Parts: sequence; structure tokens; C-alpha cells
Amino acid sequence: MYNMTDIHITWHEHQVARQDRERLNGHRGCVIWLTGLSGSGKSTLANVLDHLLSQRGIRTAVLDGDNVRHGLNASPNLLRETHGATFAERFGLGFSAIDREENIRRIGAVAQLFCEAGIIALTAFISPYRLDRQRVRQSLREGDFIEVFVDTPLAVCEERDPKGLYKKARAGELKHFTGIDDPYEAPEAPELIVRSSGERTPEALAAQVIAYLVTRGILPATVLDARETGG
Ligand SMILES: Nc1ncnc2c1ncn2[C@@H]1O[C@H](COP(=O)(O)OS(=O)(=O)O)[C@@H](OP(=O)(O)O)[C@H]1O
Ligand SMILES: Nc1ncnc2c1ncn2[C@@H]1O[C@H](COP(=O)(O)OP(=O)(O)O)[C@@H](O)[C@H]1O
Repeated sequence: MYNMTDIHITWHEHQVARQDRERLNGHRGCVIWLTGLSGSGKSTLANVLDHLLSQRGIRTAVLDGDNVRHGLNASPNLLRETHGATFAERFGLGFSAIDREENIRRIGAVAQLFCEAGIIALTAFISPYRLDRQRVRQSLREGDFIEVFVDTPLAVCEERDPKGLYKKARAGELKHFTGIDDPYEAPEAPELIVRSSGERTPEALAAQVIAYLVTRGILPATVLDARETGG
């Protein structure tokens, strides 16, 4: 085991403080952590939020499961082509519990960087394990982690099945698929629960999240005026 003294790295404070960046931006930074089953509507909600907030001059960044798994957290089969088999086996991330844990740890660290830069990080990962989400929460400052449970029933996600993955999982062609033969641990005390089934459009869910951010003082109330006037 290493300790920080052995590896000679030291934490540096930055010259521009987070508060300075937030003052420039006109809003606080935070991490909006969307969690839910595959097909629950995480990416859709993250993208609608990104769009609505950007239109109102709010600085945001989206980190999305499928996309991040093409780069920073590439899967072994993607890495094998460019980096060879050994590298891919050592550093590629699949869907075992330990790989999901590392996936979430890295995303948590990236989201923290955005947050400290005064940006609203919108993350859309299944993040099925409570402990992994809890660790991200604990790595951030009090109040920076806003857990949003995209609570869509498995039957609805399976009916949507936009990528055909549930069908494959049911047929036994895809193992360890969340909700089928791998666990999903629903949040016990999320900051917010949004339900994307029924008549609730992604825009309605985004409005629920934005209203919450205003009540928490993360966004200025003027964001609501802009929404109501369509400006
Ligand atoms: N075994 C298994 N289980 C769940 N999901 C799988 C699996 N294999 C591939 N996929 C695809 O990967 C997307 C989920 O990636 P995440 O990084 O969000 O997963 S996790 O948070 O590490 O659990 C997920 O995307 P979303 O549908 O957007 O959630 C799937 O398209
Ligand atoms: N609020 C909603 N109401 C109805 N359908 C939705 C809603 N949000 C997302 N969808 C649809 O559900 C499917 C899965 O959405 P997606 O955002 O890709 O989920 P996830 O990122 O959680 O896998 C897509 O076909 C999307 O159009």
C-alpha cells in the first residue's frame, strides 16, 4: 500500500477560488447525479436540463454513461484495438461490480472538478450501488451532491428498450444486465425523485429539477422567470 508521503504528491490550492468563479457565472456549482435503470430516461433528462439551462446562461456539462465508456472509461473491447490485450484487460471497464465501482469513482472525480469550477455537472449513469453513490457524495462538499432518482419501473424500461439490450438480457445473450440478472439499489433518501413514466415529459421533469435548484439557492430565481416567459 502507498501513502501520500511515499508518492510525493502535494495538494495545491488554486489562485482563482471557487467563489470567484461562481460569482462570475452567477450561480453555484453542483453535481446533479441522475441514477436509474437503463432506459429510465437519465440521458434524456440530462440533455433537456443541459439545453434549458444553457439557454438561460447557466454553465453546465453532461457526463453520460454510454459516452464516457467510449473514452475515459472505455470498455476492454474498445481499448483492445488501440492499446492491446494486456492494457485492455488491466484498465478497461466492463459491468462487473468492481468495474462499475471504478466507473463511478472516476466519474465522481471528474464531476467534482466541474463542480469546483463553478459548473453544474449533470451525470447520467445507472450507478446501481448505494455505496458507490454514497462515496461520491462524501467526496464532495456538503450540499454539492444532488441525487436524483429517475424512478421508472423496470416494466416501462423494458417496454422502451431503445437499444434492444433488455431483449438480449432476457434471451441470456447479455449477462449481468442491471434489473434482469444484476442488482439495482434504489436510493433511500435522494434529494429528488422524478418519474418518467405516464404523461410526464422530459421537459416537465427538468422543470421539477430546476425548481429544486432554485429553492436550494444554487440557481437564481430569475431562471424561473425566463422559463415562464419562454425567454
Ligand atoms: N450489463 C449491463 N448492465 C447495464 N447496462 C449495460 C450493460 N451492458 C451494456 N450496458 C450499456 O451501458 C450503459 C450503462 O453504463 P453506466 O456506465 O451508466 O453503468 S454503471 O453506472 O457503471 O452501472 C447502459 O446505458 P443506459 O441505457 O443509457 O443506462 C447500457 O446501454
Ligand atoms: N419522460 C419520458 N417520457 C417518455 N419517454 C421517455 C422519457 N424520457 C425518456 N424517454 C424515452 O425512454 C428511452 C430511454 O431514455 P434514455 O434517456 O436513453 O434512458 P437512459 O439514459 O436512462 O438509458 C428513450 O427512447 C427516450 O426517448
